[in-house]
Amino acid sequence: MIEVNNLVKKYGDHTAVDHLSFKIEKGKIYGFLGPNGAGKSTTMNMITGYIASTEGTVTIDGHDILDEPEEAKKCIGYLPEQPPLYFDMTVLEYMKFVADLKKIPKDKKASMIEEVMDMVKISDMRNRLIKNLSKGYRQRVGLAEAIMGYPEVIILDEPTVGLDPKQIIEIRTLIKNLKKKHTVILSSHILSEVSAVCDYVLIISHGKLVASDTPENLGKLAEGSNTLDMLIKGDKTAIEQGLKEIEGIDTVSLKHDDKQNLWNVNISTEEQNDVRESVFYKMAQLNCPIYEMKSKKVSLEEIFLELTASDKPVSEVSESAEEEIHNSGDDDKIKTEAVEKDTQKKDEGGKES
Ligand SMILES: Nc1ncnc2c1ncn2[C@@H]1O[C@H](COP(=O)(O)OP(=O)(O)OP(=O)(O)O)[C@@H](O)[C@H]1O
Repeated sequence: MIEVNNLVKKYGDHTAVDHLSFKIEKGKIYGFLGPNGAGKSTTMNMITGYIASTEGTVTIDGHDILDEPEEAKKCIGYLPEQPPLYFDMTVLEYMKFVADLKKIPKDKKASMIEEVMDMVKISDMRNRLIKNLSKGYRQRVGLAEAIMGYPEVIILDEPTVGLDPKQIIEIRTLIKNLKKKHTVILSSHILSEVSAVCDYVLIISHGKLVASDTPENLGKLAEGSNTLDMLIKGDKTAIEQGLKEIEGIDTVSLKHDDKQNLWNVNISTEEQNDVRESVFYKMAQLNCPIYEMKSKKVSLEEIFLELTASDKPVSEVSESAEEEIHNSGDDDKIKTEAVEKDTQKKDEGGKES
């Protein structure tokens, strides 16, 4: 349906989108997930032909967006982050204007306008000037514009930004219903949003694709590992060796806590492996007292933060699995190896690019 190949966008020296490649299949909801400035809007603007790419191609239903813009754009409805609405028009006037722009045949125009207004629940506002609408209703008008003509692909840039919780639920339900007839791509910086709505998630960081999978698999990734943070007294090599002998431990990392003269030890395990007792007896056997032990589940949020904290794509990150990165929020360092190993596993299984 849509093929994005090695897409690059540079603004001067700054690379906003860095060799992105992926495929979008029919009839699914795809989510672009990434922190602010990750390159989501820039990517969407290139897919929809709003801006030209520096390098790479976008093909929609076999039509290159730059070589055959008219053919390619016919397949797309786009809701940009800030919908370009005419504030001095009423909702109905604007819908008629959009229908004309999209060359909806005269005999279908009135019924399609009614249908679309009904879908996004703006029929009651038909005679209200757009400038007098609330943010939520303006967003719906923008959505109606994207849906008008029932294009095969509907692209929505941060569709729920600035809406209240009730409006967010309504818009999400509407997006889910669109899936019946359309392919939907939406962007968001909110993890729970894409998990709730999307069939497939593409995580973007610093303009690069760092992971892509179903929310279920990303969820499994989060469920797949536990960490144990400990403070242990004793010889570094003895502690390290002892822990490595315990079955079920994937990674071990040690950092000296100079203040307490103890080792700050972090280990990761598969979720089903509870190694706390084994660690206790092993350290007792080695005369290395444990001062503190905290068991922690890696959350999906943490994985998202880790993936987007690094400016390397997963493939590169995996190569440097020994690297340690800061766990957000505290000074503990956690090994990314388990996460990366899982990401790699998942990447091999489900990556579309
Ligand atoms: N016209 C422009 N000129 C220069 N830099 C730009 C331009 N547009 C975007 N950028 C930069 O490109 C990067 C990606 O921006 P983009 O808007 O695509 O990110 P985003 O993921 O959509 O973020 P947000 O969620 O905040 O909208 C940012 O660093 C941004 O500052």
